[in-house]
Amino acid sequence: MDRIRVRGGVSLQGAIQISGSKNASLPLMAAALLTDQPLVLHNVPRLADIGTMIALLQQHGVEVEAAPGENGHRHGKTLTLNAAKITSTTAPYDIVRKMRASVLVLGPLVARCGQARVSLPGGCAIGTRPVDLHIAGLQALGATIELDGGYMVATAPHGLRGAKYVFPKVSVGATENLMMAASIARGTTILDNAAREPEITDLAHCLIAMGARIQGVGTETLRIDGVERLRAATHAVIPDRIETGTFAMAVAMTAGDVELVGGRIDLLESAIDTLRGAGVECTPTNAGFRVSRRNGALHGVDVMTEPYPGFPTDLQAQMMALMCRAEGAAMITETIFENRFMHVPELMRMGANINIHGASAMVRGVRELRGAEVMATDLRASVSLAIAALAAKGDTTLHRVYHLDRGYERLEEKLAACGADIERVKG
Ligand SMILES: CC(=O)N[C@H]1[C@@H](OP(=O)(O)OP(=O)(O)OC[C@H]2O[C@@H](n3ccc(=O)[nH]c3=O)[C@H](O)[C@@H]2O)O[C@H](CO)[C@@H](O)[C@@H]1O
Ligand SMILES: C=C(OP(=O)(O)O)C(=O)O
Repeated sequence: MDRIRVRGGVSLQGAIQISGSKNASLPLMAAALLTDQPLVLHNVPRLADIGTMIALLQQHGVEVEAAPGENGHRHGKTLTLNAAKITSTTAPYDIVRKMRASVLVLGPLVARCGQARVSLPGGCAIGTRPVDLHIAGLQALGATIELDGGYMVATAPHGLRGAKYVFPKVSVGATENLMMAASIARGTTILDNAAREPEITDLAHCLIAMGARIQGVGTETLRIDGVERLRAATHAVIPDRIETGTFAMAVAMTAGDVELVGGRIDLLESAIDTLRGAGVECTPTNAGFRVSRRNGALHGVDVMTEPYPGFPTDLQAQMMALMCRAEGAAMITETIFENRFMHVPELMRMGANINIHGASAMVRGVRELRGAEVMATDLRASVSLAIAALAAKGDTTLHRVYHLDRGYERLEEKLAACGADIERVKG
């Protein structure tokens, strides 16, 4: 297994190109199942999860062509997805267990084919991650869903019909599944207490380009008037706001000065406000925005993760790494997932001072972090350790970087281009 070695102490300088969003690309790719016409996606990031979704769609019979980036999205990849013929409505366990977002094929398959057999995804390091809201929402649209041998077996022989569904709790994936299914259901669907993440807005914009009729985009109440069929469309994936926030925190950690090209402050305002409160400057530029902390003090700031537009849970681990070197203390509270502090013991092995109290972690800044052998446990924990390593004294070796490769495109290359002493050690 590959490892990443980092020698800390370099202040990052220069520019980093932000890739397309993983969490927007995955539902957008699943949306191809809704139509027999081609869907062209620009600016798709080159990530392990994208490869997994391509494999999943191909075994459903979707033709997927990948071309170098074009139309100004030279760094991304252009995918052409064509679900003219769906040859299987089964999403097998051996693929689904690798990536929870596989569950996003459930709604489109039931809506398009009247049936689907999708493996339960199972949990992951950060939590049990149930899919009960996906199931309840599709049942509200008229699907019958039973559990059989670890699979969700869904049928809707007469197709789905519009309905009102109020989410008992905010769920990004369930909102995406239901919005896609409702787009070709008969009649009108109202989704209340829907998630409002920018990736959902991006999916809605793509569905509308495909001919879907969706109102209330960006709000917690979505109205979807189902249409007979969707048409071909071309869509450019939004920049990855979590990658953007991750690199902003890496730059702040090293008292650097870097332009995040393609980064959009408007997609992560809560995180940017938090960084500014900690003493990090974020200044819009023509190409994105510039992050700098020229030796100014880093202040401890409290963070509580919340559904959008609150502070993103996917940036919690990275912010914790940053706060390990702040002056003062920071109380970091994780309200979305029940086990998203796996990075804490590894950060403490690097000299961090962190105390966990239930869903909160009290971080007290220390004068120095020290390099160590550390192990990645999940996607965002892994990059949190990389951020800590950039400011640590001495060498850090990060193990199990396959977690990192799920959600970051060429991380070590992007950081090395800004001066970081970092390399991937093939294993
Ligand atoms: C591919 C993708 O876009 N992944 C993101 C998506 O994950 P995902 O869509 O899985 O996250 P959800 O918003 O659904 O989960 C939020 C909370 O709701 C719970 N829940 C979810 C579904 C359900 O049926 N029942 C239930 O109880 C989850 O366990 C979690 O505690 O949103 C998360 C929260 O912003 C992000 O951290 C993930 O990066
Ligand atoms: C939790 C994440 O992704 P996933 O939902 O695919 O596990 C993430 O992107 O931080």
